[in-house]
Amino acid sequence: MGAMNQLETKSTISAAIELQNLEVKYGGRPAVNGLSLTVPAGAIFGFLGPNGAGKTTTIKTMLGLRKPDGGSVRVLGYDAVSQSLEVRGRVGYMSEVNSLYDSLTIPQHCAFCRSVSKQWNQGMVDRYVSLFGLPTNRKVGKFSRGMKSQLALSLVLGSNPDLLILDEPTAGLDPVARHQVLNQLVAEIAAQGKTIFFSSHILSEVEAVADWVGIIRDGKLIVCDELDHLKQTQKVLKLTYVELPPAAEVTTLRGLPGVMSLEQEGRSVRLLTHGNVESLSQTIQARPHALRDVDIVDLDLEDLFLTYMKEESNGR
Ligand SMILES: Nc1ncnc2c1ncn2[C@@H]1O[C@H](COP(=O)(O)OP(=O)(O)OP(=O)(O)O)[C@@H](O)[C@H]1O
Repeated sequence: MGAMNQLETKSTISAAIELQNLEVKYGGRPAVNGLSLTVPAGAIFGFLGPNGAGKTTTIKTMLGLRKPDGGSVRVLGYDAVSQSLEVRGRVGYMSEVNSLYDSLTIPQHCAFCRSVSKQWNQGMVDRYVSLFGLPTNRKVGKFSRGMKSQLALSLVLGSNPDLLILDEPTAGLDPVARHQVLNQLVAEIAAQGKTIFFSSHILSEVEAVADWVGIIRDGKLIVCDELDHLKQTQKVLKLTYVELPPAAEVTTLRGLPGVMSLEQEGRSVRLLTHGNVESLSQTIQARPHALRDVDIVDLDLEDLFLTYMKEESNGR
């Protein structure tokens, strides 16, 4: 794709990925079940969900590797089913199971990739190979798992993709390598205004680099939002009453607008709130039951994730 076309793509496409009512089944069992999701162009999007939630299946469908049983998938403006070649030509993909050749060295891998890539950037690969300190004269079969991940990532960057899709890119990497992979790579790609869509179970690293998050469970979307907005609008309000609050009061609290869930332990009540927590707190303090303590607690992404999982298990 020429530079002109790249500019056109960027100026006309506001969503890098758009899933509408996506359904994917394995032998009649839904793995993705009516998933609608929009990933804005230029986002660093963390795709989260417990084991078996449908993340890898969703990613495979985006890449045209699996056909949807219902709904639609558009990637960089192209239909992932009927225009899968266009999609694959513009998307860099790396999974935890990377496809490298044990008998080849790094320069031999580069020669192969260069021959099949439309917009190969050797300088980018060299920079990352050197950043990771990978040996260029050894066969890849002698590399550790982490070194293989680092090479796979360097090669994906060399293909100069408009969208980078990474399925658990830091699985198997030590903390230093994880930091290098995510921080360096995200800074690099984000500075170019490209989009990164990555799945991970390491929520602290997602929190450190992502600006958007989507959480799925049982193939369905639970939440999709800008991370800052999510953290601003979802907080915990901890109340400590002077005396045990009557059951009717607890029921009233549970029903107040902005209260998503409530847990009680004796005189302590913990509310997960949505929206303006300050005004909710004032409403509660104006009620007739005396409070000893009122605390507003920020949630980190791990807290939010665990809370969403709990809410869903309770059949909210
Ligand atoms: N090839 C397959 N054949 C049959 N069922 C499958 C296949 N691949 C995945 N599944 C099922 O589809 C569901 C979603 O799996 P998927 O691998 O997409 O989840 P995931 O969110 O990526 O999980 P993890 O975090 O464990 O990697 C699971 O119930 C899984 O058992």
